[in-house]
Amino acid sequence: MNDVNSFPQALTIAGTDSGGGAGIMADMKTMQECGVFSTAVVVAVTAQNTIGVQNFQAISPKLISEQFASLNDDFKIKACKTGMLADAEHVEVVYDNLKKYDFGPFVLDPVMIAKGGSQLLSDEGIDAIKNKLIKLATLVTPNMPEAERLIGSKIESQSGMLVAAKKIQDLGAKNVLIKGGHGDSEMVRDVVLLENGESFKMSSKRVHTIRTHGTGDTISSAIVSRLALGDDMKSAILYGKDFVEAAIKNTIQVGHGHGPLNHWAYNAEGAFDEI
Ligand SMILES: Nc1ncnc2c1ncn2[C@@H]1O[C@H](COP(=O)(O)OP(=O)(O)O)[C@@H](O)[C@H]1O
Ligand SMILES: Cc1ncc(COP(=O)(O)O)c(N)n1
Repeated sequence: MNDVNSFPQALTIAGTDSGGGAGIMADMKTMQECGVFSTAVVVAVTAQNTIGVQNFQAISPKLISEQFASLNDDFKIKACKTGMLADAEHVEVVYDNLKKYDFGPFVLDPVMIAKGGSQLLSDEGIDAIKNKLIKLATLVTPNMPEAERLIGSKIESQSGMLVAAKKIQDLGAKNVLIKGGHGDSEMVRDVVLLENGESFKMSSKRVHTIRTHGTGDTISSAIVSRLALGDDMKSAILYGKDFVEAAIKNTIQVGHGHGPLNHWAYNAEGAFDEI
């Protein structure tokens, strides 16, 4: 008999972005381009564009659990990620469901504040991630401000990034990727600490653009996709970096503010030169 679930499937558990550039929309576009079937548990709905987040409302915990159950009843999820989780109550319900179901390796993107400055996770929600959800994470992917918030101190240097990664690993995540997109240095440097103690950095030239909406969602979704396809963690992270770099470099002109990335670019580099 044919295995009805042989096609690779991944899951994003996050908030929507009506502007299409971040959150679940960025996740699903990325997964599509990476060749996996994408599914979604909606935790919150935002009224958002490239200029900012105008409003958001979280979904009831009951309906969130029902979405998890629907997926579990019908799909074979090979890897999953979280993004915007709104507040502590929602972090808790996601934790309970991830404990209940086996959805494969779990990438925790601890989304706290949008590029436009809006807070997408309450302080209590941050504590719930730090004290609870992070313990389930196969990989956690904070940006610099998020990493500083998780360890409770400033990160001043690149060696400081590795020390921070170790502290974050000590919170319970198996693997850690600290993303270095924030700031204005000529080179962008991300630092990775793997479960086996191996560490490495990923450097690239900074693209001077404000069109960086959804960079974190995109790299974590590319990583999840590769994990769903069976890659080991290091290969999946290296792929994610290449994917997001192409998506940032090949700018598309959409919106008046922090514009979205080009999710086609990795598979079609060169095709956007004339646009
Ligand atoms: N201007 C940029 N030029 C090149 N790479 C970038 C730029 N901004 C972010 N990145 C890369 O995008 C990925 C996401 O990083 P970051 O923007 O720090 O995350 P977040 O969206 O969570 O704040 C990282 O791999 C980072 O190095
Ligand atoms: C629903 C949702 N999830 C995540 C982000 C973070 O993305 P960014 O930091 O690029 O604004 C966002 N703005 N909206």
